[in-house]
Amino acid sequence: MPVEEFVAGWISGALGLVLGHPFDTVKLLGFFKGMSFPIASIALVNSVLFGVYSNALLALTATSHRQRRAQPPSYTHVFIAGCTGGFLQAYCLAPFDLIKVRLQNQTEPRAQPGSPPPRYRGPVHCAASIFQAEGPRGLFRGAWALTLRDTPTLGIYFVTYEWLCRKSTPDGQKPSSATVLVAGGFAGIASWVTATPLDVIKARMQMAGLKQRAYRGLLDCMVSSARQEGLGVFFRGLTINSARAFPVNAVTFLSYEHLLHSWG
Ligand SMILES: C[N+](C)(C)CCCC[C@H](N)C(=O)O
Repeated sequence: MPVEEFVAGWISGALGLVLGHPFDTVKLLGFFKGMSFPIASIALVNSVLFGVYSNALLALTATSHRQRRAQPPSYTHVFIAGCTGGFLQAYCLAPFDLIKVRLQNQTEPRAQPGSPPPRYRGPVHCAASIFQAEGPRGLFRGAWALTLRDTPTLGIYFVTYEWLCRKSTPDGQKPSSATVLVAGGFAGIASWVTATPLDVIKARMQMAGLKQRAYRGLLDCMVSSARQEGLGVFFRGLTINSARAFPVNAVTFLSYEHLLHSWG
């Protein structure tokens, strides 16, 4: 199994994340609060995404990433490979994403002398507390919603990227850096726009254990959120998600393509 794609995915995910983190944390006090934990986890998750995507395409079309510009795969194959990558990365992402959501929602002002300490002291303490209270399954709270969010939308991600690259590049040629940046940026936006409704539900389910707000399941969470807050609830965060998605994914794709190219 070719491994360059995993390594390139690892590095490019980390680079994209550095750009995106301030957007992720914009509602909070410190822009770069808790940067090292997402760097390590997103690098791993992005490596699974790009590695599985590329190897799934290899299995479907018998072409390696070197041959793919000359023999472009069909959009159906790109979509299936993207969904496969999305499905598998969701399981790797689930525990990290849960911890991220729990820590980012911990927005109480800094402890005054004498006030109770924050519930979670950091990512490791957060993971250990969830594990102790709920066992290993607790770390996968919201994983089902995350999988539903990511499987089709990462198919859309790679199809958008490929489509925009092919539209602006002569047949058989390598897309220019500017094309890769723009196509990667719009791929991120297309993916996040379609992922936002389930992103809202996912975060609610991940927070459910803490807020004494239990949902009977994904559907119950959707229905009760829509009933209480109207359909607009499914678009919460759409603007910030899209604003974040462009630079993050432009840099992710540009570094991914450059790394693979420079390794021959
Ligand atoms: C599927 N979903 C839209 C959730 C993510 C797609 C893009 C992945 C990228 N690491 C990023 O964080 O933007």
